[in-house]
Amino acid sequence: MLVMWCSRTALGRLQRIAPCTVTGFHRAMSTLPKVYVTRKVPPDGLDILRKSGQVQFEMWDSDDPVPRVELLKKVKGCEGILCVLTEKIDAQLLNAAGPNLKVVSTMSVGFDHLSLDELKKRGIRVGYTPDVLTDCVAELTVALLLATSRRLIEATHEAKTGGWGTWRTLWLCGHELANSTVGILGLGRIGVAIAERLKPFKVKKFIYTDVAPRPELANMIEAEYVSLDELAKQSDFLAICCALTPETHGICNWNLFSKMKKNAIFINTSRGGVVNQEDLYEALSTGLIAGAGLDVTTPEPLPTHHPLYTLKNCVILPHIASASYMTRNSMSALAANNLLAGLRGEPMPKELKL
Ligand SMILES: O=C(O)[C@H](O)CO
Repeated sequence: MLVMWCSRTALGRLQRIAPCTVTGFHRAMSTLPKVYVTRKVPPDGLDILRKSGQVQFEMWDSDDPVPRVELLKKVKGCEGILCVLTEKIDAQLLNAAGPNLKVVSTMSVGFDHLSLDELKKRGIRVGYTPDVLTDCVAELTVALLLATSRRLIEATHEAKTGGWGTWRTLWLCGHELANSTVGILGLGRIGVAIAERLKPFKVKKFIYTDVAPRPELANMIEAEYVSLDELAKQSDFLAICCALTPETHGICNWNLFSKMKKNAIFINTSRGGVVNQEDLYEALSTGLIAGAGLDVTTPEPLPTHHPLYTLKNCVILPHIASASYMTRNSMSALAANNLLAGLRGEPMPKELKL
């Protein structure tokens, strides 16, 4: 049994869209844990919450983020929050929610929007959505790598705008994967999945760096552990796959770019915060490296006047690595199941160890 109240931004006011009329509703409802869902989540997750009969939930029924002021009001007294990566779950929000809050479930594999210390201090459990998006993110990373290295966006633009003259010997030449060295910064499930997809392109060697060697994963793709310096020096293609943490914040900076090869292609599908964008702009505009493909930036959305957009050798996507219908539905289902399990006091399918 549940009730859903949805907030519609366009109307600017709350609307009750699905009142439950089951007998005994009010009595039963009062005992169900209150949950706030911060965004219109894909149908699979929504169905799970609806059919569970375990929670009364209210959802911000919009594709745009709930305004912070509204969010702070809405979480008051909640036992659970299902959020996405645009919501900062910090001390202010946790204080606003109050002592009933038991579970935060984020529909994302990344958790840099969550203040883990604050959550831990309050004994709040955290669910997240690894694994279900690995294939989709790896696929997009490969697509972005090829689009960047083979200059596909530039090429279609030339074709459409009359730049396509006669066949020319070096026009729109790029860099190929065959016989290349591919570096991975932060080897996890996604890094392995990217390497597995790139291998058939006849990559010569995979190298990686991380806080420590990860032999069990590295063996799957025969990748060699190297220092960050060596990763920069040896990689023809460098894929950034690490989580954004205080240690990785701005790790891709001038120091790194200046050690990279002139033909190197830099690809980031992790978080914008790992990159110093001013340094990347310098590296790209001065030909220090050959190109960059970014699915993530700081901020998001990246303002349309940002200098990176002026560079032909920079391909920018609007954070779509996990954007397939199947994956987004799986993410929402996992987020819903994490939330419900956490509220029952059971192990979550995917719980972040704090
Ligand atoms: O953290 C995540 O889940 C991705 O960045 C979006 O799917």
